[in-house]
Parts: sequence; C-alpha cells; structure tokens
Amino acid sequence: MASEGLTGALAAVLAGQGPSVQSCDSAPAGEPPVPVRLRKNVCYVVLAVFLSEQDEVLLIQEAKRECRGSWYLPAGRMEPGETIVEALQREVKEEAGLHCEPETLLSVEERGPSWVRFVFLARPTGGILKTSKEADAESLQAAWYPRSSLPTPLRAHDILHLVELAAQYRQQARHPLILPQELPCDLVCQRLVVTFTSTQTVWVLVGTVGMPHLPVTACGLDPVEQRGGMKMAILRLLQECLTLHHLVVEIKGLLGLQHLGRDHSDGICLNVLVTVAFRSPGIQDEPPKIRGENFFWWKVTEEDLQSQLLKRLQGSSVVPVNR
Ligand SMILES: C[C@@](O)(CCOP(=O)(O)OP(=O)(O)O)CC(=O)O
Ligand SMILES: [Mg+2]
Repeated sequence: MASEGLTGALAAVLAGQGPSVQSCDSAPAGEPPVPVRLRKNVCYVVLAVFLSEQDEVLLIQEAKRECRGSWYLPAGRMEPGETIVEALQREVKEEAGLHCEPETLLSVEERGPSWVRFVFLARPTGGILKTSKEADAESLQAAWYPRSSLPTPLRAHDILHLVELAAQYRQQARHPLILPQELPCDLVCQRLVVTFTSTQTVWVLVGTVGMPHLPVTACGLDPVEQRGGMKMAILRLLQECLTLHHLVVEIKGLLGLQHLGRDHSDGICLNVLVTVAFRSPGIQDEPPKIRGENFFWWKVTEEDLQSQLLKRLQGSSVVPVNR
C-alpha cells in the first residue's frame, strides 16, 4: 500500500471505520490464536446509558435471584449471531420495553480479551416503558430517575461513572460519534495507530509484511494475557520492534470498533490510538529507532490528515478504555 493507501486507511480509522483485518503482525507465542466463539471463550456485554433532557437516567430493576430488586442500567450479554447494536437493542427492549438507537460508544471496559463490555449513549425511539405489571425473568420494571437521586440498592456502583461519562459527553462531546463498524473478524485483535510527534510533525508506525498497513496485534486468551489485559498485546507488538525501556507508551483510547457477529465471526478489532515518547526530556526530532524490517515510521505529510491526527492526540479525542 503506497502512501495514498496508508493515507486512505488512516483517514478511515480516524473516521471510526477501517479496513477489515486480513492478518496480524503480532500474536501470542506458541499456538496460533484460536478463533473466538461467543459464550464459549469470550463474553461481550452491552450496556446503554439513556440520559433525558431533564437529566433523568433510565434504570431497570433486576429480576435475577442473585441481584433481585437492585437497580442497574439496561445491560446484558451478547448472543451468538447478533451484531453489537442488535444486542443493545434486544437487551433494552427485554429489560426496559423501549426501542432505541445508539448515539455513540461512551466507553469500552475489558477484563482481558475474554470479557469486553461496550457502553453506549443511546436514545429511546419508541416502545412502552416496562412497569411492574410486565415483570418477567429479564427485569422487574424500568423507570426514569433524576441523575442526582438514583434509587437504591444499585446492583453495582460501576454505573455511576458511566452515567457521569454520559453527562460529560452531553455537556461537551470529547470525541466524534463512534459506532461499531459491521465487519467480520475471527480474533480479538487491535489495529494500532502508534504515533510519535515532534514539533507539529507526526509519524505513524507501519507494518511492512505484505502491503504497508497499520499494524494489527492479536490478543491471546491464555491466562497471562487475560491477567494483563488487552494492553499486553499492544506492548508485545511494540517490544518486537522498539526498545521500550527508554520510551513512554500511552494507550490513549479507541478510534473505532469492528465486529459483525453474524456468520459465526465473533471476533472484534479495536482501533486504538497509542503514543510513544522518549522518557528523557528534551526535543527529540526523530522517532525511536526500529529493530528489524517488519515496521517503519511513516511521516504523515498530508496536511489535513496530519492536523486531524494531531487534533485527536492533543484533545485525547478517543473513547476511553477501562477509564
Ligand atoms: C455482566 C454485567 O455487565 C451486567 C450485564 O449482564 P446481565 O447479568 O444483566 O446479563 P443478562 O442476563 O444478559 O441481562 C455486570 C457485570 O458484573 O459485569
Ligand atoms: Mg441484564
């Protein structure tokens, strides 16, 4: 992929899209990564934050034995064969009685590659709010509560931060609207936009195996990568080409997310913005040296692309992961 191909791929990723994953530049040592299968070796969860113009939050009252009567945001585990948005709409309909449309990803949480939760800001588009008369195994009821006085008990307090994220996003959108791109993927993997910046110049790490491309790292489902979280796969790829001990690596967050779900393609590709910088202060005009032939630094010279990338970097204009 000559520079115009790379330019197109980077522009697509910055727009929340991106090419489908053809291969990986880094994978866990040993066995080739096993294809992911929902409800077998990976669990994906969807969760919706509805925040009305009156600053009210939609909560559901849980019916499950282990948390019966407690309140939570509409959320649930994805089922095989559905897209992420279909899962969100199904869970909201089952638990709150409403039809909805997602507005944007607000956050992605992961406890290693086998458990990933997609948090959306969403808006109701119809349906009838579920009352206690329609209580069933999915939920006892749903109700709107002022954000300043949510009901108790809550199933878990992790939703308080998510409600806050929604309120902040409504107040000032820190990133563009980002929704999953429906593209098939067999693995849990991450496409990296690894950047090095120096006085308004930005370089991006490019993989050279095959056509030049934005590098992709496969996440392992083994206990080591589970414990370390998805950042392990990013650090593994960077260690293969950079001397990390004199660099600071920061995983900024998501630019996009690719998943299909239909036709047994349960994998996901997270498009992740990463920065590398030298630990020692002082202006370093050139990016760190790359070991081997499998990667190079591509100086982004196309003006519009460079300014888009610098803007995203300076504003941390990404979907937070585990934050
Ligand atoms: C897993 C949660 O994020 C909540 C969503 O899972 P549910 O227990 O509500 O699953 P469903 O029965 O499919 O609705 C809570 C957690 O501890 O992660
Ligand atoms: Mg649920």
